[in-house]
Amino acid sequence: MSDLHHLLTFPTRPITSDVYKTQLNHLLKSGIPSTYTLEQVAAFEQGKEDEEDDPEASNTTPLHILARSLPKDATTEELKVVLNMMNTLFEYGAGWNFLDYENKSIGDLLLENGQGRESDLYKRVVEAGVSAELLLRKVNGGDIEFLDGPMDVQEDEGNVEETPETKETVIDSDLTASDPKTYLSTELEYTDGKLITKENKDGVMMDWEDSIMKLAADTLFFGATNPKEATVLNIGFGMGIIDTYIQEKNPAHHYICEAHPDVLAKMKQDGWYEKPNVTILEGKWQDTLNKLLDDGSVFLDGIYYDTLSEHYQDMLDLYDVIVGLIKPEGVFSFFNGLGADRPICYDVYKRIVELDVNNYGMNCEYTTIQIGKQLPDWNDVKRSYYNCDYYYHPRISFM
Ligand SMILES: C[S@@+](CC[C@H](N)C(=O)[O-])C[C@H]1O[C@@H](n2cnc3c(N)ncnc32)[C@H](O)[C@@H]1O
Repeated sequence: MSDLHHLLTFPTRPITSDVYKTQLNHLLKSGIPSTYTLEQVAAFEQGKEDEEDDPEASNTTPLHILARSLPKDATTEELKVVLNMMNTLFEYGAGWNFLDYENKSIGDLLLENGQGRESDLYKRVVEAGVSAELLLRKVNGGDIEFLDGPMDVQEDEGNVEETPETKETVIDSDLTASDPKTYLSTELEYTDGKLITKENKDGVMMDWEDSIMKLAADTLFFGATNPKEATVLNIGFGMGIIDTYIQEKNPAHHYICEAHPDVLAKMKQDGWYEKPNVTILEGKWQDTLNKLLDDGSVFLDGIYYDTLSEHYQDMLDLYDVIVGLIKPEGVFSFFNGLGADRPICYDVYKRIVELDVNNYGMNCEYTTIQIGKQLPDWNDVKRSYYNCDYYYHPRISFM
């Protein structure tokens, strides 16, 4: 076991600055970058750091060891020391979202060890994640670089980047939902309480989201003095859950933007084209909303966004359109599955959305709702797209 590994397992109590921070600094200054995985640290100490990476090695980092070994009964004073140790590791460039040999992130381990989402240690990892994501965007000249899957290892840079998708996060490259073009030409199937791709059984929409859609429909009318005089837009029809809730409010005008031919056919079959207050915008929002914007006559009280196989970069593009379409008192909301594969990523993206909409003079307020009991067992779909038992519902409006 390396000296660093030993130190991070908290062999002596109480944890004091003298014992830990000083020694940690000393060890790191002697030349072991904390971005090294533990296997690499061990190799370094044995003078083998130039040898080829072991393909079997996990990405267990010193921060994982620290989070995994954290005593559940740590006192406030001890936690302050641990926070300092984390600061030191981050200063030396530690990554926030590596997955260890048990497929766990630092955030997962902290939560397991009693450090809740409001704890200083967990919040420190969130802060590191937000900084890393924003820095990465800067480095990429403003573009967000997405890899093929969440937590994929970017081996040449020794870093890991999360790929938040707006809905189904792609982990298997063969998921139909991973690519908008493929998705839009894939046959869909409405089954009991689900909309899935026919061949691959990728989940497009599921009725466990019903209560989220009800809440979202209410949110869209938040700024309107009279719902019956309001004009709202929903992007992505899916199973029409939110649109059904919107119709219950009988708004003056209800736009629905939908791109998939099978979904449009279902909308026709179910009479959505005949509803007097509904206008269907057929096609991708990237095409149809710009026309609406150019038209210059539509101003919206509420906009909801819930598509599939799009990335956070698409949401950034959408913000540009939204500010042109929404009334000053209007509200924007979206299905918030950004990074919902894992609590730590979900929290990082919660914050990133806040920062991004601030740039447009908008504010994002979240309501946290518990959804654990609603979550399905995911047996009939290829992969779960939501793994947190709570949901951050966003309400975005001008400040
Ligand atoms: C998850 S479903 C929406 C579910 C909906 N919120 C509900 O309550 O049932 C996503 C929908 O967005 C549609 N979609 C995907 N990409 C789109 C795009 N670029 N523009 C418009 N619609 C899109 C999909 O075809 C699908 O019907």
